[in-house]
Amino acid sequence: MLTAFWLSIAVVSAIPIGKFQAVFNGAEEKGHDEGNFRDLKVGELNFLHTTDTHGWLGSHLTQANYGADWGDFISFTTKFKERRIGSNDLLLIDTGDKHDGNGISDATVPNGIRSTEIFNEQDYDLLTLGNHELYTEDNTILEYYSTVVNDKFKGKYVASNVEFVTNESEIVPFGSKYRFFQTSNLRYNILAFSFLFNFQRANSRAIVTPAAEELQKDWFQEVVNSYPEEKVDVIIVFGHMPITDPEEHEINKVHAILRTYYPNSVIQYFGGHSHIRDFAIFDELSTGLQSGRFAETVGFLSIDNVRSEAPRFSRRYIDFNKDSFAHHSGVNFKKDLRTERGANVSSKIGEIREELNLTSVVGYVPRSYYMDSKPLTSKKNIYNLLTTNVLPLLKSKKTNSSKSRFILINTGSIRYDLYEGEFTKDTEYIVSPFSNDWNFVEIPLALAEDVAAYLNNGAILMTSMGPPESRMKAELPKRRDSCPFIHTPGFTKGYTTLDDFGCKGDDKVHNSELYFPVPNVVQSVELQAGWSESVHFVFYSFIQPYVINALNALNEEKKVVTYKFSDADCMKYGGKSTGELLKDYIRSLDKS
Ligand SMILES: Nc1ccn([C@@H]2O[C@H](COP(=O)(O)O)[C@@H](O)[C@H]2O)c(=O)n1
Ligand SMILES: [Zn+2]
Ligand SMILES: [Zn+2]
Repeated sequence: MLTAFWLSIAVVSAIPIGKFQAVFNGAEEKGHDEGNFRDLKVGELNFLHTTDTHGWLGSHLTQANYGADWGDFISFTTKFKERRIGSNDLLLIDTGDKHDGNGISDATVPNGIRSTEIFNEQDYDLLTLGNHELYTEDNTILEYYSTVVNDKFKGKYVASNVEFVTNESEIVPFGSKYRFFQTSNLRYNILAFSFLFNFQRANSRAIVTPAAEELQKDWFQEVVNSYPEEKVDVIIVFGHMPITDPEEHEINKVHAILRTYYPNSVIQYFGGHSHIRDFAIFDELSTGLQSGRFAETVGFLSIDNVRSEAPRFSRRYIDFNKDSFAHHSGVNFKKDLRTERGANVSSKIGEIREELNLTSVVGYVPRSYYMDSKPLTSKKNIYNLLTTNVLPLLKSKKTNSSKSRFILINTGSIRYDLYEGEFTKDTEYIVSPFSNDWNFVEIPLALAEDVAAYLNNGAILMTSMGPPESRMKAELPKRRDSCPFIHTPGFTKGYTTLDDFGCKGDDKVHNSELYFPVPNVVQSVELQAGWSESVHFVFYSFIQPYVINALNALNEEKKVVTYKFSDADCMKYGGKSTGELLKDYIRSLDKS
């Protein structure tokens, strides 16, 4: 029954730019630019959106472009509402992923205990979870008890396709299944849903149902019956799901289903997970916004003519800094941005940094290392640094064999560039936050030497191994090449985003960055003189399923061994995490 229904749904894929030009013509071009700012076009219904903050609540201390903290963000939203929104409406939305990426979240036990307090100071109208709230039981339990059932967010925490398993093993929704409400000024009737992408690595305290399957359930039919098209002005679908999804098309499947019940409603999407700035046109009445990562961006979206047949959409990606915040909120001076509540949150962040010792200096990074703005072969590429100088420092806690060794990591385990300057306790979490265990398998060299190439083969879908942006593999180089490459003396480097409205979405014109594709995995190889036929193949436990698959696939082709590889062949290797090894390496530079 389900399958038959499924086959009948036409999957709407990403709309080519220009398809709806008649409707959207000029949507981004109007509006006055001041300096190299591009202004926001405030409309009747306005949104500010964050996503994938990953603990970055204390600003980017080494990057002025993203130099505002969570307190400044709170001041901004307050002032923006007061000075720019007037009798229109503003909704504040977050789409999850709040752990793994910064000391403020990751240096505490349990992870996120202090960052959650700070994050929840923002007055979100709609919020939800990402996959990083579901990797560990601790994260899931914290999210549920600190945020989902928090009175402050009553009804506002929405998770349409995720369930929580209580201490008593009861299965309950991870928040509201949906939210129906009226905006405070223009009284728009809003029906909101939230979907997490089909994440199947959740711990035992959570269950994720694929969005399209969830929409076949009775509760959704009941919602449709209670809130038919005539009773709804705008449907909001916000969730931890990319708005451009060239591989799975999950959001397009959701859109196709919703359109069968709501053919004439405005449907506005807010997405996340792939860490990019993005804006997509779904049809004449529907667009999607995605607001980057790591508190580098506040996404802005407005809809005018909301109740007409030709609503007008406008979007901007606001750099997360006080200049941008002051400019767009319309205060005269940067100092006028501060509110008492925002300032209190900023000082609380300062106290947490102190308590967690995040600014204590471990060493000095002599020059910057980049994930994708330098090629892999460059000495300025971080993966090159890791495979050449850092991973070889790994010492096993379980074996002291002198066998040849391969150490393979997924590139997605590295989360940020490493900047020249002080290497602090925070830097370790920023670059490599995961405490993934090292495992190993003893295998013939003839298999080991082909695993990386197999895992990096473009024909194989390995979407969860590379950095989040690289999930857009085919799209990204096109996107970055399609907008003019800006190189103006005096401008700082930053985003030049191409989206379905064009190249002018960023609130500030920046000098463009180069982009070089990143493979799924990289490795260091140590072949001993007089090497024997069998080697130690070391990898993160997180990627064990992919390594086993690769070994079996390669062996099928090469017929090197007569058995199938399984988890039972993998053993604990032990040793320090990549972040700790990097710290040791940087420390050793001071001594040399
Ligand atoms: N233990 C882990 C967990 C995750 N990763 C990497 O992070 C990616 C997911 O990050 P998002 O912010 O996009 O949700 C995942 O695909 C892995 O690349 C990891 O390396 N180790
Ligand atoms: Zn994320
Ligand atoms: Zn995610």
